[in-house]
Amino acid sequence: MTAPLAWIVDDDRAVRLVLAAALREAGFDAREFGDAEAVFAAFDEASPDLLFTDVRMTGASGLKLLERILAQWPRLPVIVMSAFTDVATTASAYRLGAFDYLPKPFDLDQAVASARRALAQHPVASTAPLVADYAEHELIGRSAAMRELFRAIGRVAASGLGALVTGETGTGKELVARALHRESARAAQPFVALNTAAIPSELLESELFGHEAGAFTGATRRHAGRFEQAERGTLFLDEIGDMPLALQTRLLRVLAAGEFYRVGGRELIRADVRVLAATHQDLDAKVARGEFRADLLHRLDVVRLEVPPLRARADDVPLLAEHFLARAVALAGGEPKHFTPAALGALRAYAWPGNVRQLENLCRRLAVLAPGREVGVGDLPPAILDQAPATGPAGWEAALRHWVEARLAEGATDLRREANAVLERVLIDAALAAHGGHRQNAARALGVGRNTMTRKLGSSRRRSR
Ligand SMILES: Nc1ncnc2c1ncn2[C@@H]1O[C@H](COP(=O)(O)OP(=O)(O)OP(=O)(O)O)[C@@H](O)[C@H]1O
Repeated sequence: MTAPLAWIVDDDRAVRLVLAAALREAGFDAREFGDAEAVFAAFDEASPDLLFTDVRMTGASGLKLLERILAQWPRLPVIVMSAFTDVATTASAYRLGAFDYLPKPFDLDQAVASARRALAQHPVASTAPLVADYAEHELIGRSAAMRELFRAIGRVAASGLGALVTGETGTGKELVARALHRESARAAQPFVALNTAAIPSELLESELFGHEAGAFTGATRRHAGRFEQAERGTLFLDEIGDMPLALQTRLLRVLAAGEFYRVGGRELIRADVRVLAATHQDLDAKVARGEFRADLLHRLDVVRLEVPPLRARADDVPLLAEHFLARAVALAGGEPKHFTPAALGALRAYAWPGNVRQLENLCRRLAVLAPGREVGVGDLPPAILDQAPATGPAGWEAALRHWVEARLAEGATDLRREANAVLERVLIDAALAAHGGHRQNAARALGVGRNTMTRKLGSSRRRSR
């Protein structure tokens, strides 16, 4: 068996030497790099099983390196080393997806132990640039928002309680429901999904509860409904907000009593089914308008899991994009393709109104249509480029985030004051320009008093001088 290969990136030669020696002694192969660019060059011909990197190097900072590396090799365990153990750097490192964080000076045993743990958790060829080794229906994500969701799924799944999964269209609500099922005691039993909106309302009742032969015209045979099919398993009702009121009443009764009749049937059937529901609509508003039963909402809504829109987890975009592209290319049987870093940047900055489904569809198209092995900015549809990066709240947020990350990587402190000053200056300048320099009107547009405006104007002028 070949020894696992660790790469070490640090501009401090002494650190590289002692760490490499300790790793070799522990049975690793080690290769040393003085800067981030050398690492990228080397990635073209080889790939490690894990990577140690410093975060304050000359050239590309370690955090930038981490971001770039994980965009391309999302499964590579990266151990970040830093003499600056401020919370912001540590948090950024973990948020970007670092496996571990070692404050310098570190104990060599500690570093070796961390390397061993990394290998134990990533036993496969972790640096394959994202092959389709995710199980079908696996929820992919490493952003803070998704990790929070994974934790919630873990807690809720075991409880066996019903849950309402909310989120915009295409965010992955069905995958969340599947994960809840997979992690529950019912995992060996069926997972049955029904999209309430996709079935004509007159057929919905029999679809859910089944029917007896002769129950209605065309019902020639007995039919088991989704409740029966899901017996001892999980029934996922998608787009629950579109369920007609009469059926809501019936569903509520079934949930309360745990039993039901097939349409046209006399036999009472027990339902041992965990019901999960999903909606992209505001059910509380529907209740207020009398379109959804409050008591049904309460019953479904024992636990609520909110799936964040893709624009709120831009960190997941490169990972998902590479995953979908690799999968689509594999299905089409072509040569592997990758996004260039600039293309990934543009995808990150886009607002994705259709969320993950839209990204997945785009990757399917690119797998077939993009001519080269590298999918660049020029291959992306104009709508995506138009939005990157400065327009729309998402573009603005993305730009702000980049700025914050860059300042954090530079070791900034007191960032909030710095950001607030910039925000205020931009607001005031733009409002004054839009109102021809008229302070009172500009103040009204911003929703601040005129005195506040004058004061802010003074301080922002002073600061920008
Ligand atoms: N985190 C994720 N990782 C991998 N694939 C995902 C993820 N989220 C969504 N997808 C994929 O995106 C597509 C849409 O997901 P899904 O059907 O679960 O969304 P939804 O929120 O239920 O959509 P709708 O509201 O339209 O029913 C699916 O093909 C799904 O596999």
